[in-house]
Amino acid sequence: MDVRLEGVTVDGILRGIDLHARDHEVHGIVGPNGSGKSTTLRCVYRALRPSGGVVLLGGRDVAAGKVRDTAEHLAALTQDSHVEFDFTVTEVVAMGRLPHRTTPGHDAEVVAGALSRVDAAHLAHRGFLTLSGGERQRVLIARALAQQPRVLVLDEPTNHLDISHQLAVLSLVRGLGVTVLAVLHDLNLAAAYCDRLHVLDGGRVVRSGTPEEVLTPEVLHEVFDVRAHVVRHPTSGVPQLLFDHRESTA
Ligand SMILES: Nc1ncnc2c1ncn2[C@@H]1O[C@H](COP(=O)(O)OP(=O)(O)OP(=O)(O)O)[C@@H](O)[C@H]1O
Repeated sequence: MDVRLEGVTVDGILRGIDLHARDHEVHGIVGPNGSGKSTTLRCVYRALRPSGGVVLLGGRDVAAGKVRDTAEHLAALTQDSHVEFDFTVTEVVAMGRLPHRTTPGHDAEVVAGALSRVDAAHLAHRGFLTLSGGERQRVLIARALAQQPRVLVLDEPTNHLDISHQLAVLSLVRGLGVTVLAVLHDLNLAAAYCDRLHVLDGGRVVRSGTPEEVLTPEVLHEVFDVRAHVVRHPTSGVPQLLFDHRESTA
């Protein structure tokens, strides 16, 4: 499903965000701390109503429909994805089925499938609050998958994950064939798994394009204030960054 942001403004935070992700594309949103990445996603999954501009899902203004209608198409893994009570892992993932009207048998199958896709089938009967940070993150990703969305919005999906699970989750997300908007801090992972990247700075999109177009030494210096070299990955050919380490001046 096509996702389009046109002039999305949030007073004091976002200053007219334009972004277009076509059906099946994986888009990364990168940028320094406080640049407006999470706020942009909040406008897409309707946790926040922009003061200006529109978010269009499949060409329709999300603000015009019911929240339940949006939830049928869009799943979000957010920084606010908390589970307060000690639900079991299966119960948490089953919450992803709420927007759908299907049979309990089918739902159980979808939930089990989502858990095994994130390597968490063995956790099904555990209490969510007893899990480690990375295990919790995988279960929350499973909850989003169980929603069977056409648009997946992910705020730092690799948070807490070890390198093996970071690669597995991003590869899984890429293989879903849905439209993905993901905030990623790791620029090398963003370059490896995204079709296009949008660099935010001060509440604006300052660059959009393929990883190769966007991740240049100039942009990294201007936006992130770091020095970097761009090399090609020897097997995949995707651009990867080598950073110059800063010397301590203390
Ligand atoms: N509800 C709010 N009230 C006031 N300021 C806010 C609110 N939400 C976000 N901000 C501010 O807006 C700016 C952008 O926040 P946002 O969370 O979108 O940044 P981000 O790019 O996701 O940052 P990070 O990389 O640190 O997660 C920050 O300066 C933040 O403090």
